[in-house]
Amino acid sequence: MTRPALIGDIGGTNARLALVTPGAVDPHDIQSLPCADYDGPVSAIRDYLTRVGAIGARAPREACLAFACPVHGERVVMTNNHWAFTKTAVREALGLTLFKVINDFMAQALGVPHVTADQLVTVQAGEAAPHAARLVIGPGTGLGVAGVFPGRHAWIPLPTEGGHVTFAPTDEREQNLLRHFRNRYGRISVERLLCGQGLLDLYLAHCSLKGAPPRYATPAEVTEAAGSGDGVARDTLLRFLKILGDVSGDAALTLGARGGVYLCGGILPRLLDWLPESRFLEAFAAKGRMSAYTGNIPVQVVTAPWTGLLGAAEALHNEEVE
Ligand SMILES: Nc1ncnc2c1ncn2[C@@H]1O[C@H](COP(=O)(O)OP(=O)(O)OP(=O)(O)O)[C@@H](O)[C@H]1O
Repeated sequence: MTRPALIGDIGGTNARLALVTPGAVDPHDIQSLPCADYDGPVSAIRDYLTRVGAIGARAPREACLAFACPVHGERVVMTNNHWAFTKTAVREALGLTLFKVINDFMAQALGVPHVTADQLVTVQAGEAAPHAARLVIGPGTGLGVAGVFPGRHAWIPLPTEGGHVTFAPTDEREQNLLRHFRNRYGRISVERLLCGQGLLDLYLAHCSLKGAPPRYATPAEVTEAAGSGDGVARDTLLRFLKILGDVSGDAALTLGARGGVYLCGGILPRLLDWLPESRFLEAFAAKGRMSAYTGNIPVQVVTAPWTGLLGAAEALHNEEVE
């Protein structure tokens, strides 16, 4: 009997765990466990393995886990929950012979080449250059930006800190927004605006600029209110998508992402109906002399719920990933 390998995509709130046949990327026995219920990855994984019967002769000897925090050191401390561990302790406790720990956005990037066409929604058709880099960009709790490049033997991930580049306004409204945020925070990164909290902050800034009393307190409420015809919430959402278009186009230029742009993360699949109405594509392509270049790059929204697990499975035996 072949032992399955263990893969995981672990965020601040949930640990998504699954098994995979070594060499394959399709996860099975997927379960999402609340991180708050466990004192760390070992107890969560032991519970998971018992639940799915992957114990004894079926206990995994290989694992790749993606975490939503920096992972280069031996000691990993999660940013948004109480988990902290050393890689050696996890490897030994689980009896693993191969153990890889990667960042969760690296997992998103490595998962993108394995997402099937029915889980992609086309925003701009364009023409993909098969040997060029692909850009993976995703507003969620933060703004992840990464590349993935088709190497000769394996997909090569290109992690970046592109969420932290400086916000560049392109019209008067954005000049006013920049002034508003600069008074509060000083320098403004694009992540400050393009994440869940950023959507809410953009809404509050719009209220302040328009002299309207704020009525909503979470990003989801802003989205819902925009759908019910609230003018300020609607302007906020359309502006969020327009700025995402600017930033995605800039990142595509920087990376040379003629292989395609993939919009991922938890927020975009909820805004699919708003994309055509927004100026996302206009902003994505409006790059002066390079407008024909960006205008020809395929842009798609990734709606696959387990992209990070696909990426962890890809990373397990990918020699480009340590
Ligand atoms: N309907 C919505 N509209 C806009 N933003 C939303 C909506 N629902 C949730 N959000 C925001 O999306 C963000 C979470 O994004 P996402 O689902 O990508 O999580 P994540 O960054 O992958 O974290 P984790 O891995 O812990 O789940 C939060 O800031 C949340 O407030």
